[in-house]
Amino acid sequence: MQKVVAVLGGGIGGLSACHHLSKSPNVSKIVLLERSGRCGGWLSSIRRDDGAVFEQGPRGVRPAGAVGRNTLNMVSELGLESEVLPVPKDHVASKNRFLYVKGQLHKMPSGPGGAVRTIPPFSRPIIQSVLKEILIRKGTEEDESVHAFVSRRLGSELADIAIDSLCRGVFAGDSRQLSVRSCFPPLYKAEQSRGSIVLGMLMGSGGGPKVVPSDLAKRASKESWTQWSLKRGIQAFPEAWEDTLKRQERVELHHHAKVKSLNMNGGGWEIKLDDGISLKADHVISTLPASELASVLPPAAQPLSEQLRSIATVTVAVVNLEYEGFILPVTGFGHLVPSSEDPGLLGVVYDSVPFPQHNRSGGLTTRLTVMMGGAWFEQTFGHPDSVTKQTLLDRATKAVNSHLGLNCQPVWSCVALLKNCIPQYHLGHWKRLEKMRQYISNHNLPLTLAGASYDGVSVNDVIFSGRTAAEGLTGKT
Ligand SMILES: Cc1cc2nc3c(=O)[nH]c(=O)nc-3n(C[C@H](O)[C@H](O)[C@H](O)COP(=O)(O)OP(=O)(O)OC[C@H]3O[C@@H](n4cnc5c(N)ncnc54)[C@H](O)[C@@H]3O)c2cc1C
Ligand SMILES: C=Cc1c2[nH]c(c1C)Cc1[nH]c(c(CCC(=O)O)c1C)Cc1[nH]c(c(C)c1CCC(=O)O)Cc1[nH]c(c(C)c1C=C)C2
Repeated sequence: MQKVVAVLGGGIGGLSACHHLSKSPNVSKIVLLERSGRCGGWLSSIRRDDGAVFEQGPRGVRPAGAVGRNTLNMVSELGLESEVLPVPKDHVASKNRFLYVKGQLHKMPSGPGGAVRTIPPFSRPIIQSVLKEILIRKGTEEDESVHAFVSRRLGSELADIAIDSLCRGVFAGDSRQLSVRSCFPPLYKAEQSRGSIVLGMLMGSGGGPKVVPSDLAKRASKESWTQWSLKRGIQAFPEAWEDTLKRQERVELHHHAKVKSLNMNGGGWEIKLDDGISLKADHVISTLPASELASVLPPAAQPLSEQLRSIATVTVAVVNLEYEGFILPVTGFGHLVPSSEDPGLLGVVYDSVPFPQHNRSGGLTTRLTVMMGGAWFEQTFGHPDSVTKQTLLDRATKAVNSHLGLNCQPVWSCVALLKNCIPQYHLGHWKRLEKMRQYISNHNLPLTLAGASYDGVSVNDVIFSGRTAAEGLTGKT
């Protein structure tokens, strides 16, 4: 029997689910329900009339691995090849990343040369920790915080500085709370299968999905790209996706369609929207943030809602700044700030280094993005509803001047408060996922969970989760 499938949420997870459902002959209708006036979710680019582009959410996507290839295959399918802005491996933005420690910028060690020398802020060569790591016994816990795992295997200095910063630069989160098993599965699997991160990386830990590369994905691998964006900004990706889906006969795309409640109806769902309209579907793929899904599920699904609510999120303040001229004392991707240095200031991205094409046309400018808050938002700024944009702007411009040793003011700025934008996979996240999926299966709920709340927060992971959800329902196409 052909099914009517409702996809909740029009972020990239929802768009991906719709796309793969639309390829199946077993689906008669796909209804995408998006609360806001556009699709794309956190993918949001500001395009100024003078040609400048500023990213409020993701700015670069990694091409590596099966999930990276899958995204590039989609870029090809949507006809966006000529729009791609690649950053190759030998680009300065790929080679240089910095840490701001004890009031100074330090280039993160990279390559074999960087591993054998003592490079501040570290007190000994990284190779020493790496060689010792091979001899450390395998842990016995089912899960561990990222910080505890790295302290145990590589020492507390790397955990306190490098890993603490990495968790802030990916999850805007606290490495002491985040789960290694869920946030960095390759590290966890390497220890499980080979007894060591180093051996796991050298020998491989097995498995992983297979994705046949498109010509674009082959080019990315041949030219060793480390990340890519699009000429009109990353938002051009969901825009092209939405345009393509709109042309499909079986796809109905609804903006301003906030899902208010889900109730079981026969073997399927009755979905009520905020504006009073209701519709029926045989199956629901939810790409809503977990706590939002919890708030629309029926009271009978309370055990599931409880688990969904326990997946926390953090709020990030994103401040885009534009300066006249080239003002940076160093060039590279940007710098991260460990929580011991300044908990509320996560890092600064030097956007005009990887993507100078996004500078305004004519004239030399520097574009930076300051990211603040995350797991430290409330302790730094108080409640997100009571902080002013001016406070955030002042904090960001002050940090830029002090970290980069400058004394200048931006000629343009934009402050965005992204409330609850990044899910946090805290200790035991894998167990919560197992319980939720078991509940859905035991109760025969026609419901699939996809999107950033569950199996990876990166653009690539989320797109792949939408595909997996669709194919799990319809079979591979
Ligand atoms: C500041 C920032 C920087 C990032 N940088 C990177 C990066 O450099 N690289 C990278 O790979 N990833 C990055 N990410 C992560 C990535 O962008 C996100 O994880 C991803 O976009 C999430 O997609 P999603 O579809 O799961 O969710 P969302 O984008 O949250 O989409 C969910 C959609 O559901 C809608 N919705 C919510 N409630 C309802 C409702 N009741 N009814 C109907 N619709 C509803 C929302 O309006 C939204 O459009 C970044 C994220 C942020 C916030
Ligand atoms: C300072 C805060 C943040 C910066 N970017 C993000 C935050 C919260 C969000 C983010 N960044 C990346 C991802 C995707 C991860 C993936 O698996 O693809 C997300 C959700 C990419 C990324 N950024 C940095 C690293 C080390 C990574 C991981 C992948 C990679 O190695 O490229 C570092 C980094 N992020 C930010 C800065 C200032 C910075 C380092 C200099 C901003």
